[in-house]
Amino acid sequence: MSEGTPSPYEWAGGDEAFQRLTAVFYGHVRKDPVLAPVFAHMDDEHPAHVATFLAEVFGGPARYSAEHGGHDHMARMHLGRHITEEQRRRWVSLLMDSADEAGLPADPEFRAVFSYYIEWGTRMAIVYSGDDPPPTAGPMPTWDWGQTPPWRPGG
Ligand code: HEM
Repeated sequence: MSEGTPSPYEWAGGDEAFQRLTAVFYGHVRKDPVLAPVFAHMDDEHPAHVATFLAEVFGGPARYSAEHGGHDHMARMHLGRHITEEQRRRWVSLLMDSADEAGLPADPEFRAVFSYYIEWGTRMAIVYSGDDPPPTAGPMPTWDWGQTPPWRPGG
C-alpha cells in the first residue's frame, strides 16, 4: 500500500463509524424473525464489542485484543451455537443494509474490502459455532485494501 493511504478503518470514519454501524445493525437484529432468537440473551455491550472487533480487523487500534480477549475469545463466543446458513445470510444482509443506513462509505473499493471480510468472517463463525471447532482461532484477522485500493482518478 502506498504511503499515506488511509486504512479501511480510517476510510470508514474510525471508531465512531463502526459504533454507528453496529448500533443500527443490532437494532434490526432484535426485530428480525430469523436472528432475534439467536441474540435473545445478548449483552447490552455486545454491539459496542463487535464494533471494537471490526475496527481492529480493518486497521484500527488493537483494543479488542488488548481488552476483550482477542480473536480466540470472539471465536469462543460462538461455540455450540450451531449457526445455520440461513442465519448467516440474514446476518450479512442486515449488516450490508446497516452499512448504507449508518452512512459508511459506499465506494466500490471500501465495500469490496468490507464484504470480503464479512463473507469470510461469517463463514468462520459457522465453523466456530460447532461443538468441536479448531483449538485456536489463530491470530486476529486484519483486512487491508488488497486488490482494490482507494481509486484516484488518473492515478
Ligand atoms: C464477521 C462475522 C462476525 C463477527 C465479526 C462477530 C463478532 C462477534 C464478537 C466480537 C462477539 C463477542 C462479543 C463480546 O466480546 O462481547 C460475538 C458474539 C456472538 N456472535 Fe458473532 N460475529 C460474527 C458472526 C456471527 C453470526 C453470523 C452469528 C449468528 C447468526 C453470530 C452470533 C453471535 C452470538 C449469538 C454471540 C453471543 C452474543 C451474546 O449473547 O452476548 N455472530 N460475535
